[in-house]
Amino acid sequence: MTQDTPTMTTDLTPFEIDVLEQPDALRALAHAASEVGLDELARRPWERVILTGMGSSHFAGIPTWQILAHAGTAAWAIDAGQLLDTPGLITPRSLVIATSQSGASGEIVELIDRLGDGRIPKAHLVGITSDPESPLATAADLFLPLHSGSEATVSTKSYLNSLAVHRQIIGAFTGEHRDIIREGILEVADSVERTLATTQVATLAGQALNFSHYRLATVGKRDHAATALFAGLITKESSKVAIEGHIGGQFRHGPFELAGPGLTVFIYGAYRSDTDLSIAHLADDLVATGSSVVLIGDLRVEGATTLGDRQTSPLGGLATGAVMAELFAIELAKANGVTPGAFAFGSKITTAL
Ligand SMILES: N[C@@H]1[C@@H](O)[C@H](O)[C@@H](COP(=O)(O)O)O[C@@H]1O
Repeated sequence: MTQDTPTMTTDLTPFEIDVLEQPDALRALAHAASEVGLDELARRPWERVILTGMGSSHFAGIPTWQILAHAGTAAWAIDAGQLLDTPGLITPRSLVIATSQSGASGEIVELIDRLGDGRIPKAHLVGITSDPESPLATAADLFLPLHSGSEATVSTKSYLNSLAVHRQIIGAFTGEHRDIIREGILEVADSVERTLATTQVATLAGQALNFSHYRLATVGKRDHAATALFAGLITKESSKVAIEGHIGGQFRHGPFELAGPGLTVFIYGAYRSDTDLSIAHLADDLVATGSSVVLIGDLRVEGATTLGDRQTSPLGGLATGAVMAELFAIELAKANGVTPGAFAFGSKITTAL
């Protein structure tokens, strides 16, 4: 850890400590031995590639799906619950890439059981998980370890490391050199550390809840859809504040009716370099209603708040955006009078179907 990292004190909750450990978790992954077999797997002519998981682990696969689909691969991103409901999607020549921090979420275990006993055709299974003893790691034809270490509650280190493992998968499919990917992950670790050291969002979080009828939403397009959905999920879990995540245009199809004073919209992946102006137009239109708009990136829109920097790499934008979401979640929890990241009803591993 460098001098920039805030000092850990006993006042921090386990969730906050996990948030601060993310740069080192990324470095541990970058320095770990490369998984033999991934490059060879990526070269095989799969009939279908299916990315699955639950919650934030599933969202981490969204950018991979977009890149594979863009490259002409028949690829799906479908959560494991829906995959169990549509087993016909899996064919014997499919590659199923399942991401699960615990490797033991109920839907993942059920999927493994059905693949194992023939209720679902025996496809090739890649398991991305932090626990080498988990059902997913032991059932997978190829186990890709997260190297994210223990995690107390809500996903933090495991989400960022899942994004980084997916970056390695993308690199295998696109034929990039592993050293370049490793360097990229190390650079992202540094930029996550800078983000943690320099970002202050307590005032913004307090303002967002300072209405008798507050509403919160997140929006992200393309790969930043992953961040918008991640932010929506972990904010609910960590702060008990109702917030919904939306993918791009989804926000205009109904949720816009919540616009006006008291609505705060966090827009992830808001970059000046983006030739698609839909995010800028959405921010403009929301500001005009009296809503509060927080842009995560370097895009500036009159009347909105911009937090962040230009995107140095796709993984960098995803990782720093996710860290911003975690910092908002912590401050929203404090403003809401709850312990950041403490589960009220759920638990770290959801096993019930
Ligand atoms: N509350 C957790 C979520 O935070 C997590 O994203 C999801 C997936 O967990 P895993 O990655 O272990 O499969 O499970 C639970 O529902």
